[in-house]
Amino acid sequence: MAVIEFDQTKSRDLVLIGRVTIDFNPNELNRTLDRVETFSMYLGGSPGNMAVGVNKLGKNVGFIGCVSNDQFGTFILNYFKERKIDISQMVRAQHGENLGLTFTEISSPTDSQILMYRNGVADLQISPQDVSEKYIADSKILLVSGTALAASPSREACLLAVQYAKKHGVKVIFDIDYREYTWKSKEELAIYYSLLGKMSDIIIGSREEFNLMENISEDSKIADHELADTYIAHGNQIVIIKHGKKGSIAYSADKNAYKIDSYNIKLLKSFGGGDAYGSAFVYGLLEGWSLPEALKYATAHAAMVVASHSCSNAMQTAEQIRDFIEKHKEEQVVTKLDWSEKI
Ligand SMILES: Nc1ncnc2c1ncn2[C@@H]1O[C@H](COP(=O)(O)OP(=O)(O)OP(=O)(O)O)[C@@H](O)[C@H]1O
Ligand SMILES: O=C(O)C[C@@H](O)[C@H](O)C(=O)CO
Repeated sequence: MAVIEFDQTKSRDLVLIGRVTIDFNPNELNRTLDRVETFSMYLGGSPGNMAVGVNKLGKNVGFIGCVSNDQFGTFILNYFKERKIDISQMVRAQHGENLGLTFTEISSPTDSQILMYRNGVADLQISPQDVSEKYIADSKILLVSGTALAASPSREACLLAVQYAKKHGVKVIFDIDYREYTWKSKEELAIYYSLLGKMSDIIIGSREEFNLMENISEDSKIADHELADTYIAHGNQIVIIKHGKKGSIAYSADKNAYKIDSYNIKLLKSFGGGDAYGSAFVYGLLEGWSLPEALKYATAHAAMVVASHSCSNAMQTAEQIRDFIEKHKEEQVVTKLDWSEKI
């Protein structure tokens, strides 16, 4: 049974608002960044990666965002254009703001880190004037990246996009997507995260991100299912709480809870899994699948991308994910939990 019903009269499957940036991933592995000699350049930024992921899965995707008015911005626009991701709602920064750059470090077979250059970034310049009511109204899903709430005018652009979505029956996914470099204070962040979390239909985030949203400490006794209860009471239909290697839990408003484990693969880098997970999950929802089926695709896609060198270029087709699941069919990755069970 489909978990979420979409308005099938809407022509676009997904519109995302947030950052598209560039990742420079090291070609020399298992060493710290100071010892790397060469990097490969890829499109990056969590919502940018997800746009690529959902497009690769055959869905109709548009992006609302701001890129630099230079060759890096051109790289992004061309990358999207070549894949038919709609760039009609993308603008160029007017005052010399830079594209966000991320240098990544793959320091060992189990550890990787990201180093972000985000001073004066173009993506936070997207403004309410750049958000078209008609464009949002024509989409089945609006996905908002939490990092886009970090500063004005991007913050107001997101809030306006969500208002339009709610007015026109567009489902809102809030990907908390915390990136520490961008925020001024934890108090400010909690205000905007919780505001969005009360307006969305689906929330996806790590337990650390939920703690930030609730402004509670890491050793808080509040259990995952209590967080899910809170956000379901505010109208969310699905709440997904990720626990890194321990897996994740998905709670639905009809009081079902599922534990999602990871597939066994040889990890290459630890970032990008969340974007692949999100892309395949959105695909499953759009296909009208049950929650466990969508979650199985999500975790398989995540495994495939964390085993690859890039995030965006490594996004997979539905057939490739199906083959992966078939090859790993002895691994049971989605199990039903009691509502208050812990992982
Ligand atoms: N070592 C691993 N092996 C297999 N799958 C993994 C591994 N690490 C992560 N994943 C998959 O990637 C998913 C997302 O990872 P994680 O919880 O790190 O998300 P995230 O922090 O949002 O990632 P991102 O770096 O994309 O923002 C996990 O739920 C899991 O399915
Ligand atoms: O999300 C970012 O801005 C950095 C990414 O580009 C990087 O690929 C990553 O962390 C994926 O989520």
